[in-house]
Amino acid sequence: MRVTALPRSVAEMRRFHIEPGGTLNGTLEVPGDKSVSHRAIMFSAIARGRSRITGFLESADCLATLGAFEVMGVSFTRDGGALLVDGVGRDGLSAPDATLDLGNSGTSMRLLSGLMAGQAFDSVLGGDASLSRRPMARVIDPLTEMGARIAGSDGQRAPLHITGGQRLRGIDYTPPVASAQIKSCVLLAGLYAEGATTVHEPGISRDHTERMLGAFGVELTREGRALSITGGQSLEAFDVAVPADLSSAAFFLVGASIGENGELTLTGVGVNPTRRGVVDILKRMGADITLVDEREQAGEPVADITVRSAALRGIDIGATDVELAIDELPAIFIAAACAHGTTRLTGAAELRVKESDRIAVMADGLAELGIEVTVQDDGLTIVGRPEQHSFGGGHIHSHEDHRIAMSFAMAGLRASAPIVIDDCDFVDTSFPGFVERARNAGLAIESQEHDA
Ligand SMILES: O=C(O)C1=C[C@@H](OP(=O)(O)O)[C@@H](O)[C@H](O)C1
Ligand SMILES: C=C(OP(=O)(O)O)C(=O)O
Repeated sequence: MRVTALPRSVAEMRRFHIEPGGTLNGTLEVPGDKSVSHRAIMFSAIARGRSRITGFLESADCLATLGAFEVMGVSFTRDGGALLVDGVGRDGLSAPDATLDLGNSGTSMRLLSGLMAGQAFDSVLGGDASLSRRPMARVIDPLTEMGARIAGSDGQRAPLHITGGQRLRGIDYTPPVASAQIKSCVLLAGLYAEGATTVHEPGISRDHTERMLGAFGVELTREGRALSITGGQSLEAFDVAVPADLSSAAFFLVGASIGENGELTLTGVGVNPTRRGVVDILKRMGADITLVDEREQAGEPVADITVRSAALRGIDIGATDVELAIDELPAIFIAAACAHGTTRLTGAAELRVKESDRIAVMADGLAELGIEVTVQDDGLTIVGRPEQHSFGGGHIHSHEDHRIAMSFAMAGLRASAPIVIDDCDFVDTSFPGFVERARNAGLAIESQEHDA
């Protein structure tokens, strides 16, 4: 299988041009969940036997994970819309002959660092400029405590050089922040460690790793906020049906809420309680959102979601909301800018270390479109403009961050003039086909080539 190239050189980036107005209507299926797709590839690759993945997200981030395992000798085959993975077993990966290029993907790098720490061979994990700026001490520190040999540039950035063949020992670890990536990294290293490894979660983080490791036959125990895994366990093949990604659906939940006379149904969306904060936050703001036909799909809760236009109001968003909606906050800021009253966000310092500094970049973009916004270290305050044209037109820099680009695209629905968004190639890291789906639903969006 060909691994799709990562976003093109900055010399020929795409930009979005959005004409003002419009409304979102109809029925829409967003692509597969990114977090679940990464884990489906990783766990099926180290399981014994053939797994079948349906609904796999063919985005640059997930293809980077897939590409890393291809380089380590795992074979992937297409079967209609499904992906067949011939797992090589927990100790069956082969040594990569080059740096594993994880592109823009924090999830790939942090989860793989735990897995690679337990292998018999050396590996180097690298990525693009954004990934090379992101903090990696949060995985280097616990892995080192387990006996791994892992070195980052400046001690805390990618590329990560991992020396294989170390004896890992189980640890009791409390991460400095609530993070599914740190938790998953330590649990995956724990699979290769002597004895038990326990992660004490300082807050809520998405639990896809725990759910899916269980489905692949690994025994994990949870007591309150403590999760334990015993080393030496094997994974058995499992068929994963990946739900549609709530983080991608979030742009449409906001768009349909703020546009006039919108009514949109998003089908088969993952609504895992550890990450469905966007639904609850938007509802608290007055959004008209209904979950229909709630069901379970391969161990993950799924529902169809119907959303209709509604008058929104500003609210306070605190640390627990942030944990449950970390990736959806940029979209929520667009909703807040259209709301009656002020929205105050606190406890969101983690937003500053994502693909971009999402507090600073969103604040700059909102100000460019005429919104009054004040920035704090761990959050921001947005004064809503509930009138028909909440936003003026303007030029937005996405800072090569997919979620920034897609969030501001939705602002077009309530703008008085066109909005242009630069550097949108990175939308393909999580949501290939965004432009077509947004246009079919009613957003007047074009994707254009431009010289950076
Ligand atoms: O584990 C995952 O799949 C993810 C965890 C989150 O990061 P943190 O764990 O760093 O909060 C989230 O922001 C990211 O998009 C995906
Ligand atoms: C933060 C994100 O992803 P990652 O950490 O995997 O780069 C995201 O998708 O918003």
